[in-house]
Amino acid sequence: MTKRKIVVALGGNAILADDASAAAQQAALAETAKYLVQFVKQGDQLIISHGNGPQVGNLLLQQAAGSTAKNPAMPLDTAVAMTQGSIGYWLENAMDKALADAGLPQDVATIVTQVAVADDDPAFSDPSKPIGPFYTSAEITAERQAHPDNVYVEDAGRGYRRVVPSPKPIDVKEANVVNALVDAGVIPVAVGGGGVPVVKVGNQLVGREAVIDKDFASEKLAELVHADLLIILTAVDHVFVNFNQPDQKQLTTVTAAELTAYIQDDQFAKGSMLPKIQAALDFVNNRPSGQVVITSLANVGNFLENGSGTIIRQ
Ligand SMILES: Nc1ncnc2c1ncn2[C@@H]1O[C@H](COP(=O)(O)OP(=O)(O)O)[C@@H](O)[C@H]1O
Ligand SMILES: NC(=O)OP(=O)(O)O
Repeated sequence: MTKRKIVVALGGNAILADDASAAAQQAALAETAKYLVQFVKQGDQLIISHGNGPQVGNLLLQQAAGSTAKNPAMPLDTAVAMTQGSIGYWLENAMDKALADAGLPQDVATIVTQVAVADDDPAFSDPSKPIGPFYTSAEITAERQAHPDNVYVEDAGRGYRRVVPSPKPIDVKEANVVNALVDAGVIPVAVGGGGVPVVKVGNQLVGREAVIDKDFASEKLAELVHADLLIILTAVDHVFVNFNQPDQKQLTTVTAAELTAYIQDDQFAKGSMLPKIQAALDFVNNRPSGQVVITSLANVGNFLENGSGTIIRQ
C-alpha cells in the first residue's frame, strides 16, 4: 500500500470537553492518541494540528489576573505560541505512549509555527473567533465592566463568549521544516491553534493579536506540504444537509460543485461547520488530487475500514 501523507486537524472535543484542568485535557488526548495511532499502524504519514480557542482564552484570563508591572500579561500572539507549547507537549506525551503501546517506533515533535496573515485582512476590524469560557447573562455584565476593550457575543443560545480577530492564513513559515520531519519519519504537530499570526515587515515577521481558524491553517499547511488527505475531526461522523431537521441526510461522497451548491442553500452553520466546508473546498480546489474527510474521532476505525465519513473531492 502506498503511504498517504495526511494532515489531521483535531476539533475541540479531542482535547477539552467540560473540564479545563491539565489532567482532564491530557486524559482526553490520551484517548485521542489511540485513534490517531490507527493511521500510523496502517502506514500513513501523519501531521497533526489542533485548535486552541478555549485554552488561549483561559490563558489570557490567567495572564490578566496575575499581571503586574514586573510580571506583565503576554499579548495574544505570544499566548497562541504558549498554547502551541502546552497542547503540543500533551499531544507528544499522549502519542508517545500510544505509539509505544502499539509497538511503533515513530517520534513526535511539536513545531512552534508562524502563519502569515495580511495586515489589511478585514477580520482585524471584525472580531469573530470565540475564545475562552462561556458566560451566563448574569456573568457577562461584570466581565464587560472588567474588560471594556474586549468584544463579547452571544453564541447560538449557549451563552456569551469573547471574540477576537481571525484573519485568513496566507503562508506557513515552517512548512518546509514540517516536510523535512515527515521525510525523516517523525510525526509533527504543527499550526496548533491555527499558528501564531504574523505579518512580514522587511525581513522581520511581526506577531499580530489574533487567532487563526485551525481548519483554514490546516488546509494551508496541507497544500504546502502536498498532502494527499486533509482529515478534519469534529463531533459528528458526517456532514449533514438539513442538519438537526427530521429529514436530515448525511453526506458520504460529495464533489466541490455539490458542496458549493449546498453553501448557497445555507446548509452549514457559520462559525461551526461552514469554515470546515470552506477549508475543504480550498484544499480540493488548490490540490485537485487531494481529498478531504470530515468525521469524528470515534468513527476513525470505520473510515479506515470502509471509508465511512464525509469525503470531499474535486
Ligand atoms: N450541516 C451540518 N452538518 C453537521 N454538523 C453541523 C452542521 N452544521 C453545524 N454543525 C455543527 O458543527 C459542529 C462542528 O463545529 P465545531 O464544534 O465548531 O468544530 P470543532 O470540532 O472544530 O470544535 C458539529 O458538531 C455540529 O454540531
Ligand atoms: N484556533 C482555533 O481554530 O481553535 P478552535 O478550533 O479551538 O476554535
